[in-house]
Amino acid sequence: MNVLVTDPIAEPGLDRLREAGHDVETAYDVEGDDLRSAVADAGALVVRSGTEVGREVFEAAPELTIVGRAGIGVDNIDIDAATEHGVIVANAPEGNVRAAAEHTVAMTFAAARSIPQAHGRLKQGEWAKSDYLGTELNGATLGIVGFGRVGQEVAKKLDGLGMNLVAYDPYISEERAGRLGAELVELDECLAQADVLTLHTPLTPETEDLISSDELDRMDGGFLVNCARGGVVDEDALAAAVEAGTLRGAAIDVFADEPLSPDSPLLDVDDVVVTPHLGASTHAAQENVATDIADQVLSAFRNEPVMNALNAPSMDASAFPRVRPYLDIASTAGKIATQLLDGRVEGIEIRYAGEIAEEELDLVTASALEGVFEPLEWQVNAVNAPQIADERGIDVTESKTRQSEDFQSLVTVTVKNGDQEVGVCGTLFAGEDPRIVRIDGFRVDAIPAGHMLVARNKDAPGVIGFIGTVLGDSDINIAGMFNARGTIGGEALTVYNLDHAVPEDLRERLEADERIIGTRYIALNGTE
Ligand SMILES: NC(=O)c1ccc[n+]([C@@H]2O[C@H](COP(=O)([O-])OP(=O)(O)OC[C@H]3O[C@@H](n4cnc5c(N)ncnc54)[C@H](O)[C@@H]3O)[C@@H](O)[C@H]2O)c1
Ligand SMILES: O=C(O)[C@H](O)COP(=O)(O)O
Repeated sequence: MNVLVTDPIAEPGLDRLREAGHDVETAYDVEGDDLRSAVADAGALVVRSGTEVGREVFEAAPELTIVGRAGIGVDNIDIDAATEHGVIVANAPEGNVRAAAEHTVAMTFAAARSIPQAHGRLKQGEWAKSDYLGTELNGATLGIVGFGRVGQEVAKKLDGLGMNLVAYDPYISEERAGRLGAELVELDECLAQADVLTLHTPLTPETEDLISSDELDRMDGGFLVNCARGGVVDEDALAAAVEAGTLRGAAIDVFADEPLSPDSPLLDVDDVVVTPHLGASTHAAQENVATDIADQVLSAFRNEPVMNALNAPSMDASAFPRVRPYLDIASTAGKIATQLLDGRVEGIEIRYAGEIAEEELDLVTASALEGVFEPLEWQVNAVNAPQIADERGIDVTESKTRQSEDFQSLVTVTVKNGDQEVGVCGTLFAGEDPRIVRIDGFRVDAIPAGHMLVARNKDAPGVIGFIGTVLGDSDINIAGMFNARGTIGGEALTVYNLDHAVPEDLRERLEADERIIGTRYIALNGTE
């Protein structure tokens, strides 16, 4: 597969991809048409924050399976567009947390002790000792906005330096904050108490301009540190607040537009310390995120769960071997069910029974949906299948029960509309042989692979012989067959595993016989 890398990634990550046999192309600073043409044959795109991955990129990338973000923030990636195009977006949320927290601590000191300003003047030969009287962090209050991985790591480090901690994060519990010695407060309270306010939220519509002039006014002469995302702070308001002395200073690593324009008002204010988005720039962090994302790209290429996928179901790697065979079973059951339903699919029910019900099954459900939608020729995969169901108003329900009549584990996919309902059940025999064991209420035993013909017929002498003769006349060999019937002389259902595809005219010939109620040809995995 081709992997396109458009921001600098540490070599060990690239090596891991190459060693797995993939072609890695690096093309830094590409955008617009250049990016679209570079990505045209890429199976994976690996980026940091420097590449804008918008909808037009997905439209230009028919082979793309995954966009891997070697780092945390994914605000540069249009995740909705990725999902619509069936592309996984994954990040590496752990590997640079310590680096980001350390940089935050460094920036806090830089602002509180005016280190860059004093350094600059001394380098120019000026001994400006009496101009700098710093703020001691010991005993001061740190306000943390966004108490996730980085926020918590910063809390640990600055708690160790004797700061009092308050935190604002509407999505975490008081107990979690308390365990790290922080008091969870509302934003207003956090602003009022903070001698140093440090930001650690993602950039989302909710956090954009979260800190603007009103909020800065409430800070009462403290410092603001932003090593999260630029758009969280209104930069004009920040520059004005520091200029006016409402804030004593600020230390900023991230900007609404990067690279920062030389015209930014932040550069004109002496008490604003800036670094060019260096939070994650340590050797250790870069190696961590590069190898983490390479592993996830490899998982995506192998069709395995992608650990930090943001728009696709994932699962614990240790559980995957137990669940893996059911992905195919669910997809096949879905494919068969949808082709036996007359009219449009309005509802889908996926039922898990027996041991399988104890597993994490989002991935299997997505696979069942993919199977249902595939014959309808929608551009579908397990990434976008749940969204497609939602957009088309198809009601999806999932249920689990530990009870399973005759099988260790059973997956049933039922598709329905106002007129009809068709359920198909699959299982694993001896833990490894997939089987379809029920179709539309008939007990069967069919191998779910290759060319299948499902015939509904009257239970009458000679029907099976007739179907065999018609297939034989067209040189279509029957590899396996299972006939199931309800009552004697009632309706029967026969499943054939065949060596070749069944042409339309052959089905017409079969259906012309009054004993045949209907036939469906279904091509499953392994057909040529
Ligand atoms: N400067 C750098 O190089 C650098 C390095 C690493 C991370 N980052 C950035 O730091 C930020 C935090 O990363 P993380 O790994 O801690 O993320 P995280 O997801 O672990 O934590 C983010 C926290 O923000 C909280 N949050 C969300 N919306 C909020 C709101 N409206 N108000 C308050 N809190 C809110 C969430 O509940 C969560 O606890 C991200 O923006 C990331 O991109 C920057
Ligand atoms: O979100 C992140 O991981 C950091 O902001 C680092 O971004 P970078 O990889 O572009 O340095």
